[in-house]
Amino acid sequence: MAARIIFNPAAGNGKAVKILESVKPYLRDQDIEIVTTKGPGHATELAREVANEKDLTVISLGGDGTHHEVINGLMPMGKTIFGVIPAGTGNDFVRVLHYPASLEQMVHTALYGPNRWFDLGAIDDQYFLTVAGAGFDAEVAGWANKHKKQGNGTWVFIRGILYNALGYRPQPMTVTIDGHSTTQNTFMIAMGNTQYIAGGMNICPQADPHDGQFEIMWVEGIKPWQILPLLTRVFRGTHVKRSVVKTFPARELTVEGPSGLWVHADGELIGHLPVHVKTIPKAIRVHMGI
Ligand SMILES: Nc1ncnc2c1ncn2[C@@H]1O[C@H](COP(=O)(O)OP(=O)(O)OP(=O)(O)O)[C@@H](O)[C@H]1O
Repeated sequence: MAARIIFNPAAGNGKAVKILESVKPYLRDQDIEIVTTKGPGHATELAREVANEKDLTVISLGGDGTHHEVINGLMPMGKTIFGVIPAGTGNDFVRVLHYPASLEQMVHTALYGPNRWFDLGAIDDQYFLTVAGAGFDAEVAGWANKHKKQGNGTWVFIRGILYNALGYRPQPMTVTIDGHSTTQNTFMIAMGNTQYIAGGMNICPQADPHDGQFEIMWVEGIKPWQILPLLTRVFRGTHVKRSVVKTFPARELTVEGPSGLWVHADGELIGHLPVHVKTIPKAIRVHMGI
């Protein structure tokens, strides 16, 4: 077998089903197996079944939540090569892969493009590809996951931001790096392995999945009326120039705060504060465009 495609029929609010049908003609006469997830968590099992097959390509056909589940089945072996066919709501991981726009060429690149080692983030035994965070972004991630059936793309996240902005109260958080702790009232904190979140928001503009560290983006406890002006800058990544935003690199950190606060990774709610977060340099090979 040259590749296993792990297909989530629920991704993208039904879009994934149509994308698979469009992709099938490009897979003819190739030694490629397509397996379908049956529910949350199944993509991890389907990935784990083949995680020891050296140089096998494993494609996640779904959204960032599916990619998250697949890499959690492939790690920590690092033997397979990962690729994606984006079919989700946010599709933030694929933005850093430089895939061609045409579906046929994208599929070819996902299967046979040059591969490059990517860092991953890890929170306890959970790995993530893109961004993890706590505070307002985790609130919006939870809201968006419940409301994705009501819309696709960035719009569902913008609605989530608007809906949650008025009622959200900043919380004290403490970040500890190399034994040094800093506490501030916090709107949100994001730990970026890659740049994008919520369907194209450039939340961690300096994040680079090949440099062995995160870009941390920490926003102090802003007022509700300050949220929208900041949000309008996030698409271009210029929010980091505002005085309420701190950014800095880190390989490993602990984030503490009120224990009821959710933490998300790749847009999936994975637990509550406190968390210990670290980079796993060169964790997985990924097929990329040029
Ligand atoms: N067969 C299935 N039926 C229902 N849900 C499933 C099935 N297989 C996987 N899932 C769940 O579907 C959820 C949504 O998938 P995914 O996150 O890939 O798509 P999305 O939310 O539309 O996109 P994105 O994460 O890019 O915004 C995941 O949490 C996953 O656990």
